[in-house]
Amino acid sequence: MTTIPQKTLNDGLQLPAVGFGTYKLNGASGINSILSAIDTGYRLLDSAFNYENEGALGEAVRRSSVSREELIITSKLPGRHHSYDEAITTIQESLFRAGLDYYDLYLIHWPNPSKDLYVEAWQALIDAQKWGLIRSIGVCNFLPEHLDRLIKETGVTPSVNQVELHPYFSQEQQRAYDKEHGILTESWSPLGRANKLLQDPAIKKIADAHEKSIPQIILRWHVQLGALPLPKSSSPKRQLENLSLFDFSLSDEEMQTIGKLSHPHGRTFDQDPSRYEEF
Ligand SMILES: NC(=O)C1=CN([C@@H]2O[C@H](COP(=O)(O)OP(=O)(O)OC[C@H]3O[C@@H](n4cnc5c(N)ncnc54)[C@H](OP(=O)(O)O)[C@@H]3O)[C@@H](O)[C@H]2O)C=CC1
Ligand SMILES: O=C(O)C(=O)[C@@H](O)[C@H](O)C(=O)CO
Repeated sequence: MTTIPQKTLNDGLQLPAVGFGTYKLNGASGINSILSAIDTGYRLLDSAFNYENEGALGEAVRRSSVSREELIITSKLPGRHHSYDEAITTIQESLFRAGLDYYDLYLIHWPNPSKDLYVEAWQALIDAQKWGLIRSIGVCNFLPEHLDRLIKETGVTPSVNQVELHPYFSQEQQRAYDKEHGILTESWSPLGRANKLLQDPAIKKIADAHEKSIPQIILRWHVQLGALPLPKSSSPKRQLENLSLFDFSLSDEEMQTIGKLSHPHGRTFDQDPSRYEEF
């Protein structure tokens, strides 16, 4: 089985350098896909209250021969429950749905700035961590202005910021902010949700030179950037492919070639968190 290097968060929790995305993996087939991911060697599993698969995830964990303690299980607080009391109840409900006693990582899913309740939601995560419901707390889709407020108003810096990140939207400034503040950047849609990125000719050329696939080159690029990719796949074959990243490396020149593919309008679904909100 592939050995995955570890990364250490600002609160000491260790995460494997690649995780497994579970958006759209639901029901019995979702359980099978998540089970196969665990069997393949994934130890970091990324879910959310809004994916409606915390139950499937918990069931896969119970059916797996890997112990609960070896897994890093993530879920996320939806935008409609940012007020303090609702956030606490939702974290509890997330645990009940999964049948777990604790999450390793729990994230605010979107800042939803027009509602202006994300600091209240953050206070709920801080308290839930103190009560032992969550080991590590972080956010998704937070811009520097949102992170500045969390840190200034609560004194607690998130451990993780999970953002859209792939070669067409490389998040150079956000990654620099996160690094400066000791926040680990996780990459969502690291493969651009299998859009035209997977046919990109510049990446294909690099893939051919290494005798690797385009997804492997893209995921290796994430790892070398210092970001933690969360590729989703329903297929055991592609799950293994996406984890097999540690027997080769990209040169500085190859990293730069891929970096140059990024552009300001490169988001897959135009989800700019300063105006896009999810509930
Ligand atoms: N915090 C947030 O706001 C968000 C978080 N996320 C998280 O990030 C995870 C990953 O992002 P997601 O949007 O799912 O997209 P990904 O970039 O991971 O792409 C998933 C798609 O790529 C295909 N795929 C995966 N591996 C390969 C491969 N090796 N070759 C060819 N095709 C492949 C999958 O198909 P198949 O399954 O058939 O293999 C699927 O269609 C999510 O599952 C979720 O956990 C995602 C969006 C937003
Ligand atoms: O997958 C996630 O975490 C999301 O936030 C999704 O809702 C994603 O943004 C999406 O697919 C919206 O169409």
